[in-house]
Amino acid sequence: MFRFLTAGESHGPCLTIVVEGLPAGLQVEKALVDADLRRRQGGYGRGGRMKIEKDEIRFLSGVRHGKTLGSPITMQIENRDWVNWEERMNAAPVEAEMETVTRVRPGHADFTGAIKYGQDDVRNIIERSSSRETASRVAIGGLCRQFLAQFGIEIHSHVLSVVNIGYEEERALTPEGYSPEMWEAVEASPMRCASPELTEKMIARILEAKRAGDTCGGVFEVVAFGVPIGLGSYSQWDRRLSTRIGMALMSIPSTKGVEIGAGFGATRKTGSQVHDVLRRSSEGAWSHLTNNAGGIEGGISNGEPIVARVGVKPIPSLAHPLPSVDLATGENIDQSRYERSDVCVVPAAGVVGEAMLTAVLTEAMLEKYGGDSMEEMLRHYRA
Ligand SMILES: Cc1cc2nc3c(=O)[nH]c(=O)nc-3n(C[C@H](O)[C@H](O)[C@H](O)COP(=O)(O)O)c2cc1C
Ligand SMILES: C=C(O[C@@H]1CC(C(=O)O)=C[C@@H](OP(=O)(O)O)[C@H]1O)C(=O)O
Repeated sequence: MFRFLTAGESHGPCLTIVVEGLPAGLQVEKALVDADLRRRQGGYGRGGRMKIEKDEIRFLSGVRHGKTLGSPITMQIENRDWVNWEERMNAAPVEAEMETVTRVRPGHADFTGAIKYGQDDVRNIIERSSSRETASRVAIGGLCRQFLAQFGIEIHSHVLSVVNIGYEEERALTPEGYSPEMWEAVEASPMRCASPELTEKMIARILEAKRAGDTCGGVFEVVAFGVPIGLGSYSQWDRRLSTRIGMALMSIPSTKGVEIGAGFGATRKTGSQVHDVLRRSSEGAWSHLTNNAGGIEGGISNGEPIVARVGVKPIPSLAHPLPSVDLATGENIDQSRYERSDVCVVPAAGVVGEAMLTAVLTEAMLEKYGGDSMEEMLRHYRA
């Protein structure tokens, strides 16, 4: 069984990640995981914290001489900001009086978390609800990406829109809609958007929001190529690949919607315009003329690229804060608290989306082909 857990507060000493179930003998490079962590830290619109952090993993268990052992893998990511929070975030009681946070930010977990956990100091909520945690997910994704590469599976993401700036034409979901050059352009764009014109416009829109003390959301797309036919199942609701991808992507903080393939767009068309015609080549290879299903039919991968789009709401911490309530006094107030913040994280959320998709596909591949060592699993896969 493949599973993982993450732990750590945003301003605690470190993030800790435990991954279990990857087969023994998988070659894993720390540098490749670190490269993904760097990609998550980037993107135009990120705030001051990203200038402090230089995320990299340290393996604490489960890997020896560059290969997995089949035992639980533990990774650690240092929080460089910890030195500035050592007293405020100490596990031991401290003498000094600490500032308490009581003016909750609309849209964050401040209000719901404080009520649920019965906390007077919202700091106790902010620390774990912070998307600092998504660095851990990307570290997991960095391992899973190396596992999936053994089976020729590749995962990418790109930004489709920020607020009202985005592609006007519907993009083709078939493999022809994507190319190595397109992904190179995405990686070179500070918005992780293949179009230089849109990149420029998105940056201008974020700058405009920032100047107004406001924030931006948007939509990213995540795509997996090379996924074999037959992952997932319709046999139970929770075995559907679409269910599992939907849950994984919805778990990214700020996500408000997930579409698979043509998604809601398909509802505005009729069946003859939507369903993907199946073809078989003389060599016996299966293909579909279109990919409106986003690579999944009946909860099972159909061999086409898996395509999902994710809607990310605007960041809740506003430099010009919205009205709110002070939990200490119960008074309605004109402005909630402002906490140092990102202005737009759609590109970073895309990298987190890649990680979540790699985790789901890793679990589904292990389920179908199984194996305690890579050698055994590759044997099953080739057979
Ligand atoms: C990579 C990333 C960075 C984020 N940075 C911030 C931030 O700096 N300030 C903020 O208020 N929210 C930030 N968020 C969003 C909050 O974490 C998120 O809105 C919060 O967890 C509540 O979202 P939910 O209602 O979707 O769970 C970020 C989200 C992501 C994915
Ligand atoms: C630390 C990260 O994102 C953080 C996510 C976040 C939030 O509220 O979600 C708030 C900010 O934290 P801080 O107040 O320390 O600057 C972001 O920087 C990260 O992505 O690594």
